[in-house]
Amino acid sequence: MASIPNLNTLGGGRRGHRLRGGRGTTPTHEDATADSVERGRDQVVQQTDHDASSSRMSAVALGYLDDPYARTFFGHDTEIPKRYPIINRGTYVRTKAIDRLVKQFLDVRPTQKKQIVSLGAGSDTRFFRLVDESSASNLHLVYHELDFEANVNRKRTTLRQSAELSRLLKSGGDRGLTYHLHALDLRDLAVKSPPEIPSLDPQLPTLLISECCLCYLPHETAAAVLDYFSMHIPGSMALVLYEPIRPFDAFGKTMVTNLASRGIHLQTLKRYSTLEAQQGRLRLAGLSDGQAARDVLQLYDDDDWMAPEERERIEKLEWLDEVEEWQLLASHYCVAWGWRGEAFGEAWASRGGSSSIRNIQMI
Ligand SMILES: C[S@@+](CC[C@H](N)C(=O)[O-])C[C@H]1O[C@@H](n2cnc3c(N)ncnc32)[C@H](O)[C@@H]1O
Repeated sequence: MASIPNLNTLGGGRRGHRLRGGRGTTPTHEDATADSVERGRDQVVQQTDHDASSSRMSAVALGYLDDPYARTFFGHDTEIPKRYPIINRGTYVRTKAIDRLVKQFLDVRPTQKKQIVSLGAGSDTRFFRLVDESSASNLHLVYHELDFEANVNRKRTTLRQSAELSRLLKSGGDRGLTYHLHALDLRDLAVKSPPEIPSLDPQLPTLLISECCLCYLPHETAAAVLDYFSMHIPGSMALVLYEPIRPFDAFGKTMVTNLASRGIHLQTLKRYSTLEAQQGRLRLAGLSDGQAARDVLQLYDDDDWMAPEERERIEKLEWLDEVEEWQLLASHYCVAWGWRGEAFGEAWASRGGSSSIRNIQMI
């Protein structure tokens, strides 16, 4: 990892790369070096999926989450990792909070066909859990997952090799839940003539999910990716994101240094460093009807998000003596969501949606 230079000093990024190739000039030695540095950097980002998948596996194995598909994507032959209790609890809160926002969207106007686009989906299992959960409902859903080719290929292989997942995909498809897995570098959406995403239906109310993904892009690129969807989907659209915040205090600085030592640079972290900045970003992205944000600690401590009996169950799973560390860690990650369109207003305004904007602005 030490050989990977500071990514923030590289400049240009993907746009520069595309220009180098696009002008028809002979690539220079510097171009080749820059390309190989960029590839190394991308690999580090791609491998963060293994971290996410390991954390999910740990939380599932210990009973925090009920996810029958985590093991399949993690790998049956790989030893189950054991994360620290505070990490398991964080994984639990993050997953449940996003699940709840997704469910509220799907439950509103239940007969309306809807679309979800998961940016940097990695080994995420949400679609497969939704197929299970929706067996009794008449949900119509188009679900897209986007990630780098390397990660998509791995997921495709797992899907092909798992009879259970193949069956699930088929039964979901028969009931109107269609799944599309796209190999796509999101930065390619941030150029002048971006590609079309096959089967993306611009007429459907669309929920974008970025669970620790857009933070890996330069902030202009992350904003341009959101612009891409905003321009392609004229009607109801929303984004739910999960990512770190507060990089400037002592804990935040340590978090940034630790990640940097692994070659990981969260490029939007300083720009969207607070809950308010996250909400402002959502507003600027055209999600003008409502924005809200909560850090993980707020979500965990709020009875409206976490039923007291569920909190009690979680606290019995593992002894957590580092309460202060939990509070620090949990206050450095947030879930933020913003929307335009009535479907999302109905889904989110009454429970933790626009009403929480007022709460948040008082913090
Ligand atoms: C930390 S992982 C999270 C995976 C998944 N969302 C989850 O929460 O389990 C980040 C994911 O974003 C993907 N990603 C980051 N930058 C991307 C880009 N430019 N294009 C496509 N995928 C990207 C990575 O490959 C990786 O799978």
